[in-house]
Amino acid sequence: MVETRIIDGKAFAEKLRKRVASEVTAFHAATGVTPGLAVVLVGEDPASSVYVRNKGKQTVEAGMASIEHKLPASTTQAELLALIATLNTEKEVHGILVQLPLPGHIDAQAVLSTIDPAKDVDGFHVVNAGRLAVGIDALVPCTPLGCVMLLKDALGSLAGLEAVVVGRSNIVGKPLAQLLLREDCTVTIAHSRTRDLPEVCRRADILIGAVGRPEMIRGDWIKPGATVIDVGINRITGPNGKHRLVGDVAFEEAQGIAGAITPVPGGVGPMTIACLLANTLTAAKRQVGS
Ligand SMILES: Nc1nc2c(c(=O)[nH]1)N[C@@H](CN(C=O)c1ccc(C(=O)N[C@@H](CCC(=O)O)C(=O)O)cc1)CN2
Repeated sequence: MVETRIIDGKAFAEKLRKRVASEVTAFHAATGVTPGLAVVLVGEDPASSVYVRNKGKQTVEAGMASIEHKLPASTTQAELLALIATLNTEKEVHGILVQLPLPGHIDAQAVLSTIDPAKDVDGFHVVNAGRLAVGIDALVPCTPLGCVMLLKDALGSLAGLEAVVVGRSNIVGKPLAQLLLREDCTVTIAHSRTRDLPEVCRRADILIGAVGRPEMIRGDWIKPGATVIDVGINRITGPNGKHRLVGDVAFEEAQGIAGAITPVPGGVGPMTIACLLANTLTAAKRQVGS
């Protein structure tokens, strides 16, 4: 039985946001440029509306300009593409983000491919995915970037460690696997069709839950002492009828087995917006050439 350390993503994200804010001040003093982030929300999904509000608030707190475009759910794909084409040309906009998920009638891949890769602060454009895959400078998706920051803070060097990523999405699983490879981990991407998933997970020194299924990863899937990063944010209704957030990992069962674990909420989630701010500053610096 080990004592499981709780990785405090909320505190780490706060420190990162402060660091970005002081770099924004220095960048503005040197260039006269205020980094600008345009966030586009289509429709009124309640969770997305909260995330977009928090992105705007934290962007301004970091000394950057926040430009919000809130469009009705009836917006056509052509109208959305036209807005992105305009944002691509605007000098005061250094980062563009389209909040996901989009309404069903819009092809998300077509939308993401229209964003100028230099302004793609989500890192979802195929150019940035390709640059990450071949190991050259890229804008890297925020949630995976946050996961690796937390891991390096908890463990130091990740070289040689066995990492299992459960989930193969373009937004988290695949880019996170690329980032872990860049850190010299031995990486397995597992998914719903993986044979004997519990046994594959038990190999992991680093186990990532990024599958979007509440508490799917059980305590006895975890190798004693492993570091567990839980990317899942699932809203469930408890027996008392109240809603609560749980991750993809059965958190209570992991206690006493995992060496360290991120909680939900307060683990990976807050890192997503902090890394978005860091990416926006990086994009602005590259566009200004400093
Ligand atoms: N264009 C994008 N869309 C989406 C992304 C993304 O990175 N880019 N990620 C998610 C949503 N997301 C940011 O957009 C996000 C998710 C969660 C959190 C967060 O801080 N979570 C808190 C809990 C918040 C709650 O109560 O709901 C936590 O885990 O502590 C921030 C941002 C999908 N869409």
